[in-house]
Parts: sequence; C-alpha cells; structure tokens
Amino acid sequence: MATLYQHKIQEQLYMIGKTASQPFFSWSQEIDDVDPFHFFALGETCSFRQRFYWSDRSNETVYVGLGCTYSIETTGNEHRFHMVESEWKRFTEKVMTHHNGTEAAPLLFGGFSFDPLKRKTERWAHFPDAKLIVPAVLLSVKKGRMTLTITVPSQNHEQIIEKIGQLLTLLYNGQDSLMALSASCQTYEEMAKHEWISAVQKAIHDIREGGLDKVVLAREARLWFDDRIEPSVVLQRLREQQPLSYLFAFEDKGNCFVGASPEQLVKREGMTCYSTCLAGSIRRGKTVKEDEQLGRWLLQDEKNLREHRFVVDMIKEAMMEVCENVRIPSEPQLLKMRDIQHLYTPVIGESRHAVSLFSLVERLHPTPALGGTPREKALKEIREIEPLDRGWYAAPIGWIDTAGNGEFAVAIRSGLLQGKEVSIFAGCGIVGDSEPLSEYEETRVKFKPMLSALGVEQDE
Ligand SMILES: C=C(O[C@H]1C=CC=C(C(=O)O)[C@@H]1O)C(=O)O
Repeated sequence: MATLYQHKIQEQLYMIGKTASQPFFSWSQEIDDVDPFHFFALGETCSFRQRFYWSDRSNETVYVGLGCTYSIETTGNEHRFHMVESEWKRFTEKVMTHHNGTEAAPLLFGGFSFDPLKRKTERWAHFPDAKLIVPAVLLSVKKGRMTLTITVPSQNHEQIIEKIGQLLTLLYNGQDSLMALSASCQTYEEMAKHEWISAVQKAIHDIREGGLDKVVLAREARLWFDDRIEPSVVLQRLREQQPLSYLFAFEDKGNCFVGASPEQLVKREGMTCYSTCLAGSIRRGKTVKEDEQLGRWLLQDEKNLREHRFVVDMIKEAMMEVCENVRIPSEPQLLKMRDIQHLYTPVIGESRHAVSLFSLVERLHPTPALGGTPREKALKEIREIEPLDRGWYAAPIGWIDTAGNGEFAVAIRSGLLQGKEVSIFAGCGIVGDSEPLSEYEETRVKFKPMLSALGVEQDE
C-alpha cells in the first residue's frame, strides 16, 4: 500500500517539478481506513515537530495534521484575526491543488491566546497570540471517508517527502504504536488556591459596586509525572471518556495543548453560521434520580440563568449584526457531559453578506462564558486580579479551509503537556451572588475531564 502511495506522490512531484507555477503544491488522495490516533502517534515516531488533532462534537469530522509547510504567527498584534485572515488568503493564492476526485484541500489549523494584553509567562512560550499552520501531511476523515493531503513547497521538498514515505510505510506495515498511559502522577498541586479565592471575593465585591455584571475567573493545577506523557494516549482517553466534546491538540516542539471542550465558538458553512451559549453548571448526580434533580435545579436557578443570559444576549447581538434569520430557543436546555451538566442554547443564523470566519471569531471572542460582561471591563478585571497566564486556555482553537469554511471551539477542559509536567485549567462565571467556595468546587469538577484522561482521580 505504502509503495503505491509513495509511487504516486513521486510521480506527481516529478510532474510538478517540471511545471511548477506556484510556490506550493497540494495533492489529495482517498486512502484505506487508518486509526487517526495511530496516525497522530506516528507523527512523533517520524519526528514531525508539529502535530494537530481535531474532531467535532459528532466525531464525523476528524483532522490530523503533521509537520508544517506554512505558518502564520503573531504576538502583540491587536489586529491578529485580520492578519491571519489576509495571510491565509495570500497562501491560498500561492498553492496549486490536485484533488484527485476528493473534496479535500489544504487546511489551516491553530489557535489564539485568550488575551494578548495579559503578561506572558515562560509556560506558554511556544504559544503566541496567534499560531496557525498548514500541515505537510493531513489526514481528513469525513463521514467515514479518509483522505490524505500532502502540501509541500514546489521546490526543495525531497526531505519532507521522504519523511512522509516513512510515515506511510509505518502506517500500513508497522505495528500499532498506541500504548496505554504508563506514566503515573507523583505530585498534584492546585496553584495559587487562596489567591484565587480572594480574587473571586474581589470580583464579587466589584460586581456589587456596579459597572461590572459578570467576570469569569480561572485557575491552574499542576501535575508532575514519573515519565513523559504522550499526547496521543491522552487524546484517545479523552475520546472514550468525553464522546460529546470537541477534541483538540496543538503540539509544537514537544509542547502540546490538548483538551475536550463541549463549547463551540463558531462554525461557518457556506452562508450559515453557528454558535453556542454555554454557561451555568452543576455536577452530574450519582444516581439517575439525583442527576435529574440537579438538572431540574440548574434549569430554574436564578444565579445560573443570569450567568447564562449574559452569554445569550451577547452572542445574539453579535450574530444579529451580521446574520439574518437568527434562531435562538427562548429557554436553555441541559447539555450533559460525563462529569458536569450545563445550561446550553444553540444559535444559528444566515450571514447577510459573506462574513468571514475570522471576523466572526473576532466578534465573539471572548463571550461572557469566558470573559464576562461588559467585555472590556471584565477583561481588565481578569488581567488585574486573576493569578494566571491563561495562554491558549479559553481561547479559540480550530481550522479553516480554502473556501473560508471552518470551525473554532473554545479551548476549555484543557491542559498543557510539557514532557513530564502538565498544567490543567478551569474557570467559572462570577456574578454578584456567587459564593467563593462553591465556585472553587465548580472549578474542581471542571478539572475532572483532564484529570481522568491523565489517569488521576480527584479526592471527593
Ligand atoms: C470557563 C469554563 O467553563 C465555561 C463554560 C461552561 C460553563 C461555565 C460556567 O458555568 O461557569 C463557564 O462559563 C471552564 O470549563 O473552564
């Protein structure tokens, strides 16, 4: 099998080499079934320094990217979304695509930091305010059909093609390299716990004083393991444990940001735009009866409904500025994940003119589910009182295609894997009648998805 692909690639490249009229060349081919996690894991074996994983909430669309043919990156740029959009457009004009009857084309993957104005720490050194890449090799799974897309420079691509050949050989002829989680956690520490609780008290005070309605405060826990954590194992465990979440990973030179988020920021599919309001939370019950009671309580609890309403109002307003026929249910429903249930309201609209995906991301990020309301005041409050550099946590992560369609999730329920060390993040919406200790407990529940994927169970 591998030989056939290698032969086809070589043949195509030979032709391109002779006729190259564009700086980049992208070649797609439908392939036999492979396991996306295995594909991701082989990226490490074959020394690809960048890896990306994405699957949507239905698991119908899965993308795995390895290597980097083109990258768009910026820090400290207040027009970062616009900059990424125009760079991407420039790239699409420089690439010659050979679809071979597939629907595939090169994709741009990546993410953004939560707040470019927050002081940065060493922890996030490999994650600038925007970093998106076109992978050298991309596995796309759409409704069960698998396609391989190779995107390389038209010249001087011999080395990368050789590496892709090695990958294909291992993919079809080698052993399945996925392993169980072998590292065990030596130390677990909740960072700045007391400082965080004081920050919540301060936020409650500031909200009661007026001028600020809601602010989301997040915190970090650190874990130290006895061995390196391999992201593909964590991804696979997240898929098993959080089947209704977006699954994402972005790895650069051994630093991997990974998570399973229930929250869509935005999706653009032709003229249709989708977003999600997700705010207001309670844990899952231990029995069906208790779970239903907790759910019913959440649907009627004034404080949680208010937290949720701020998000609905903001997303509705943002969508109505660019869309017509905006559909939003009048009441939230419950979204139940393994460890937690949320108030959830989906939003759909038809864009009035061809509004770009990145301009939608810019309008929506951060919603009051991650920042607060009013937006600028909440961001200022977070900058001043939150004892944390969020990095890419709570920020947009996703992909865009050459037609401008794509999807970004909100990178919550996530962690940063750096060799034997891991940071995980969780936050919650603070309003005037919040209670610091129950907000603290809520963040503990939100740590659970990452902790379980890392093989760590929390004390009750
Ligand atoms: C900020 C997080 O969750 C947000 C999403 C859903 C519910 C939330 C809440 O109830 O506070 C948060 O707004 C997180 O998980 O770190």
